[in-house]
Amino acid sequence: MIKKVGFLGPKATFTHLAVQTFFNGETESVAYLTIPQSMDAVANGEVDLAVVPIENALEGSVNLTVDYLVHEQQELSIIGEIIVPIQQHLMVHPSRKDKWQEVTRVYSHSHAIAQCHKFLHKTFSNIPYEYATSTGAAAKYVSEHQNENIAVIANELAAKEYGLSIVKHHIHDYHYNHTRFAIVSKSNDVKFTYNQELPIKEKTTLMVTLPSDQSGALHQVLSAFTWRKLNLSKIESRPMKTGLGNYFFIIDIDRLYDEILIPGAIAELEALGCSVKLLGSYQAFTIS
Ligand SMILES: O=C(O)C(=O)Cc1ccccc1
Repeated sequence: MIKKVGFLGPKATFTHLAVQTFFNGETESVAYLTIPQSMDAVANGEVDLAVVPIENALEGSVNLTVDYLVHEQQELSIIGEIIVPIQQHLMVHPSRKDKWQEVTRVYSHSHAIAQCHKFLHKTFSNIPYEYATSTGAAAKYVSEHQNENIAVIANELAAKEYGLSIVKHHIHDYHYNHTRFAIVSKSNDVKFTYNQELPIKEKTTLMVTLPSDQSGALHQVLSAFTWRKLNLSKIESRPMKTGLGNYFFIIDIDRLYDEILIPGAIAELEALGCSVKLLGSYQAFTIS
């Protein structure tokens, strides 16, 4: 059966590129204006899955995605991950190709701008940067507003799709610029088909809230994983949004949920007074 996959649109965003590269012909992709809208579409059954950016190698977590998953769409789980290389290019409307240094604004997604800060600082020190809902949305806007003197940061597909001219290639500040995209769904056993032969890792993601004001609580949490030899590939704190100083932790373990070790660690954390939620146990695929 054809699966419907929601993504941060419009056409030719990095998320769209991830969807197109990863899934095979048995999926139909549906564009949404924002990341939360694509997740809501999964929750209300418009689409079977959504692909959402969750972390970038240069800029860190996509907080909007993590927070929406944790605070607003609690019935969704992570059922897969796609790791995609990101190449940022500077582009303008073709009519401004020869005078691109004279642009008066740079427009893109906040993460794309952050990935190119050094370049922007050197090349355009005195013009404002403006955030769009996605790199694709910024490219589309510029293609439709020839009279505005704006440069866009986006990918090659966006330049083609919206007829823009790339005036500087590879403007991201560091060569290794990958983004992790999470595949989210309402049920853990939604099956999807994908292009084969991608390197695979296995992961489990937990959300852990510590008991308040207990000294050494984080140390005890970590030891529940350590003595079981559960390797953590990430631990990050995010605000609970209930007051300054209140945090939860997102913890990635580099193995699938099993019958013994991870349930044992969770039971130990709960005995310490933590609350624990399984956000997903899934395979992570790397695209080169
Ligand atoms: O705006 C896009 O194209 C997205 O898909 C979000 C994003 C932005 C920058 C890097 C990776 C993903």
